[in-house]
Amino acid sequence: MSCVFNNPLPIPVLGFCAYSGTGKTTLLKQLIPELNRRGLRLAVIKHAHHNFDVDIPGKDSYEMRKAGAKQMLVASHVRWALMTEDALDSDPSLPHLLKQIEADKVDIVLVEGFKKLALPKIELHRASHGKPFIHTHDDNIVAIACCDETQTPADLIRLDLNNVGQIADFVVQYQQSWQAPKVALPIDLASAEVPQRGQQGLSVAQGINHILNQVSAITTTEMVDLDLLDNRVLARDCISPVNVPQHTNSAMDGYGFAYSDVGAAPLHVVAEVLAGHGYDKVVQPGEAVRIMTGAPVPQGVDTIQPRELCDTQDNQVTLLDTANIKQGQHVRLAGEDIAVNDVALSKGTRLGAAELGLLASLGCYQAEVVHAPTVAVFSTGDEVSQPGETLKPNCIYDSNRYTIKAMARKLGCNIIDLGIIEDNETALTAALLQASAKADIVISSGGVSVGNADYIKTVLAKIGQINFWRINMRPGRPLAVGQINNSLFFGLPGNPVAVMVSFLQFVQPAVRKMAGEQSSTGTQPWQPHYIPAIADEFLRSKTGRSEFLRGIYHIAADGQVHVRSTGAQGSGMLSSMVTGNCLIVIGEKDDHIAQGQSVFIQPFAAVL
Ligand SMILES: Nc1nc2c(c(=O)[nH]1)N[C@H]1C(S)=C(S)[C@@H](COP(=O)(O)OP(=O)(O)OC[C@H]3O[C@@H](n4cnc5c(N)ncnc54)[C@H](O)[C@@H]3O)O[C@H]1N2
Ligand code: MOO
Repeated sequence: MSCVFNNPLPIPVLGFCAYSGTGKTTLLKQLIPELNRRGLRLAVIKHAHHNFDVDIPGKDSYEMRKAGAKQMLVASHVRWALMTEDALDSDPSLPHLLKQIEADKVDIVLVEGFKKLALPKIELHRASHGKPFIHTHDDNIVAIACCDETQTPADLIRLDLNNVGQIADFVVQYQQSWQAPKVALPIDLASAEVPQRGQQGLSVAQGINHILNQVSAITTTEMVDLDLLDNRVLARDCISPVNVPQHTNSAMDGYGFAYSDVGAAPLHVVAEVLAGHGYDKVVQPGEAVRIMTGAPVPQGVDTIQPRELCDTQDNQVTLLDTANIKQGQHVRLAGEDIAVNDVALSKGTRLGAAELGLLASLGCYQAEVVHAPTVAVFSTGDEVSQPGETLKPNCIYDSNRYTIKAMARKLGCNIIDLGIIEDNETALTAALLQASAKADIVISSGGVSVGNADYIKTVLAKIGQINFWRINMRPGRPLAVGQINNSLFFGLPGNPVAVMVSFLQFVQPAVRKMAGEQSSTGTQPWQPHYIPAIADEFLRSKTGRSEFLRGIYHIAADGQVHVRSTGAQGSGMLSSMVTGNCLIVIGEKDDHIAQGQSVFIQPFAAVL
């Protein structure tokens, strides 16, 4: 049986396995020069069973290590070696050893030993040796190198153990055709299966896809003034009416001249060109202009030298540091940012600070944007009370309406607040019908789980087509999604953290699609974006469901993003969303993330 192996490198790792005495090392010693001749740069890792040493007693490095240095790195201009005292009880970890390889310096790692690991291997077999096959119980054998008399299965690539050139050709071909395994995202919209009719639980990806299939983008548009465009979505491509910058100009305060004059005698300064002004003559050989940042570059000038690298006396300028002057330096060409008639911003772009600045730089005073979605929000439940009022016994304040409204506003929605609707069929029916007449999306929280005593399910069944789902996730297991008249309805679970997590996963992509957002990232514009982080602690989950832990990420001293959980993860504990700055997303396949392992996070920044 083989043990799990994950290659941490962006290059292939190929093992050579055989029973001892088959001639592994002899083959590798012949193979390495053959591979070098074929242009392959190699790293080799060899597993040694005994207490080996590579250093020599009496050498400084040996003595310092023996004196107690846990790691000893000895280096010269031709090679360096790192020796680490590990004293492990078991085999060293191959992924850990692989991480020591400089993957940009080699094309493939050949591994001798580590027979039990599930890494791709060439089996070496010598019939005369009388040992059993390895491929019969190891699925990771990619080829067998053996002698004439050996019988091998037809589907296994057969190589001649005595033909090193042939084995080298195989290794080269393996290296060239190797592709790094695709990163497995915890929630992958592209590979989610279509749910079966009557399927009990849906994966998060199935739920998102199902919702997105029901959503179409709003088609009505309006012209909006520049100052009110923040967070709106462009309804059509914005074509640039001008070149940006409009004219070729200087990026520095300094002197402008023709590059061919570099190294000539001091140049005669014929004019000063200020931003907003011009010099309408042609600068002649031997001449220069004093020029300010943003000022138009006159004809005859193709290079600018900053004033601190010039020496001026009267009307003469001497260029300093001439060896480092490059033709065209510090000249911003007309249209180098955006050329006239270029698509400056594409349809479906959500406008933010940078986009507004860009529109302004084109001279656009208005833009045509999609009508913002209107979201109606209400809460239900006998125990739910209005903040500001005295809290009755056994009641709680309504927090969900406020988190939902805030998240929807951040996504640029208009809000209709329907308040807390009492558990009364007539009141609920009237409120929902009224909301659906005005809103594109209606969102409630609470009352979607099993065994609930309120009226929401009865009412929804009468006035809409609503599916009550169980999503394989935590928090946020119950979720109701459907239509009331022409509005999309979301019944989010009551628990305050579940509300926020469900909103982020399901409501957010629906709102974005409805608002007309389009992404330039290709076929799956709604795929959640993840950032890999290193787990600073053991994180528990359960296979078969996606876990959304509240986490705190930071950039650690090693320059990498690290994450830890906020602590207690109860789905009623809103403080975890306040303390946290991200969700740690553990997919359905994992039941835990070990300390030090990589895990994906979704930072809150964009929506909370
Ligand atoms: N037998 C089962 N019980 C529960 C299940 C289940 O599968 N079987 N699922 C649990 C999960 S998971 C969740 S989440 C909740 C969701 O239930 P509901 O959506 O029906 O929500 P409620 O029962 O109405 O409320 C749950 C919880 O949230 C509080 N809440 C409700 N509204 C608000 C609000 N506007 N602001 C703040 N807090 C609110 C409410 O007081 C409850 O504590 O069901 C589990 N049970
Ligand atoms: O959705 Mo519930 O909050 O998972 O417990």
